[in-house]
Amino acid sequence: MFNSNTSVLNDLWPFLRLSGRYGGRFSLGFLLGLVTLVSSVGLLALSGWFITATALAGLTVATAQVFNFLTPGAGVRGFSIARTAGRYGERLVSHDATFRLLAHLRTWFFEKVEPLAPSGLRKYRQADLLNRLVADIDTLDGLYLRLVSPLLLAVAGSCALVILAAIYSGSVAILLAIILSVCLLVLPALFFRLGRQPGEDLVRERSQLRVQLLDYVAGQTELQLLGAVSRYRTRVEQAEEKVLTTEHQVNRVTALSLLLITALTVSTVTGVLWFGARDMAVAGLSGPLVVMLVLATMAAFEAIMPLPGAFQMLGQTQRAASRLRDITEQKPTVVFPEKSIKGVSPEGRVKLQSVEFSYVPSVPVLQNFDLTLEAGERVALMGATGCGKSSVLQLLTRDWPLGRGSIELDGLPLEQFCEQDLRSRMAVMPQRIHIFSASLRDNLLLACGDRSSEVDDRELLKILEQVGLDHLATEDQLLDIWLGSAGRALSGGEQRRVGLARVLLRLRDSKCRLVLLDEPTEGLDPETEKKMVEVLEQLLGDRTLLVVTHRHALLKLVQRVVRVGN
Ligand SMILES: Nc1ncnc2c1ncn2[C@@H]1O[C@H](COP(=O)(O)OP(=O)(O)OP(=O)(O)O)[C@@H](O)[C@H]1O
Repeated sequence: MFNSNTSVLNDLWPFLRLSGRYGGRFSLGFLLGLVTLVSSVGLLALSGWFITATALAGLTVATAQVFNFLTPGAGVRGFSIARTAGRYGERLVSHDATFRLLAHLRTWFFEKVEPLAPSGLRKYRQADLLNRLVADIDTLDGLYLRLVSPLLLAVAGSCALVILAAIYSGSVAILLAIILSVCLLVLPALFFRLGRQPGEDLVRERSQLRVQLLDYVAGQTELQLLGAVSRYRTRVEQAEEKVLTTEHQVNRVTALSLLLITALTVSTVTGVLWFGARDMAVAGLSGPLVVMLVLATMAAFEAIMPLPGAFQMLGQTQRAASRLRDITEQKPTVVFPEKSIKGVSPEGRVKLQSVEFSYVPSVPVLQNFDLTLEAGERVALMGATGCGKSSVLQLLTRDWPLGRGSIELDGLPLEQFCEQDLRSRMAVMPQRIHIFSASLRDNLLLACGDRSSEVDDRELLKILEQVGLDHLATEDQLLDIWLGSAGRALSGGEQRRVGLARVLLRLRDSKCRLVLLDEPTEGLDPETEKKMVEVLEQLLGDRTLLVVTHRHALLKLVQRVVRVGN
């Protein structure tokens, strides 16, 4: 039990600490919750006392004439207004704080994930990452709203009820103190135990279902062509079945908690009535006060009621927190300094010496690899499929950490450049071009970074014409045409030309002296390829070029060829 408590705390602590940022709002939410609870108890207790006392006062004319109706009436109105206003304010403030916290958590998580890409994220599937970013962070919204706040309110409500009872009846106060202590100590521990395993399973199984569902939807074309739709659908249905079975278990625990809490409320109220009635006979406690204590107890149990559910959910919350920590506590394999160690002017000189590299230990990709490019030199990397050509470019962009050897740019080790400085010196066209679900304009302008406002539509249209993509800018929509998953689909060749257009836009920056192209004309017909080579020839000027290619047409651009591998 001790171990499981420390692991719960370990997993939740970073998130509790982050919520400290909104401590003021959460404290105000708690205070308003307290006002609501006190008003609820006050309303029910005073109403009970008032109705009973009024009925008793009405038995004789003399007592009816002296009975003060006004003050308790005003109290009932006051409590009911305070309860409504308190509840409204509490919901407003605590939900606002929770949404702010969730937004902050998502940015925080994204900032932690970003430096890990791509090497640190290799073992996670995209759908799994998305699931952590959305569903797991959503699960954490229960941490304050369903756990911390109800627990504090239950403790505060229980203390207040025992103090109120102690003013009028010692025996009722002792009874309440015993039952409420048991509720506060036993119920959370019991329902944490009962809910932990199904809760953890549910988070894991829901994540697996989402991953499989996404695979099933994204791979529909292949599945249909290969006749594997029904096999994949069966896998998705099996994953769904598991989720439903676990949800059933969770619901059974919830039902048990409701049964238990209702039974506890009824027996406590009966106990208060019994001890109150005894005090009426023995200690002269008045009837209206007994009714007041009974109704106050019923109202105070409203604060106890959410506790079993909250602790039942703790397993899910802890599992979600631990899945997030899994990623956020990883150290990035590639770290950039805050600032470049030394300022050197961009020339585009590159030197790789005795480079060793592997993605997976014991499977070397590059061994003792050397390559030198003088400023303005143009070199093609060639070699058999899988020999490591793209890996050379990925080492130059620092997507992956270098194993052994050294890589220098403009005479300085690559590790001494801050990320912004390094990126600004290079124009890169990767092997796979990602088309964002955005307008054609935005898909191009992302190559310009902070300087995108300096590029107007005329210039973009000219670049589109140069790479042979001017047909995309239709007459009615021009550059507003939507691309990506929800827009116009692009052929493989068109996607490569979008990549080339981005490179040409990068070349507007005079600091950009090194051009790295990974199979830039793959998938283009010979005519278009020839045109691309001419455009590149025209725009490269005296910049350094390192191009990975299997195509002979591109060799016109370069001065020498370096072969990778044997
Ligand atoms: N992220 C990765 N994780 C593990 N192995 C990888 C990864 N990326 C590439 N590899 C492997 O490393 C080797 C070199 O890959 P690389 O992409 O550099 O080859 P290439 O010469 O550019 O191939 P191609 O001509 O087919 O593009 C290949 O065997 C490839 O399967």
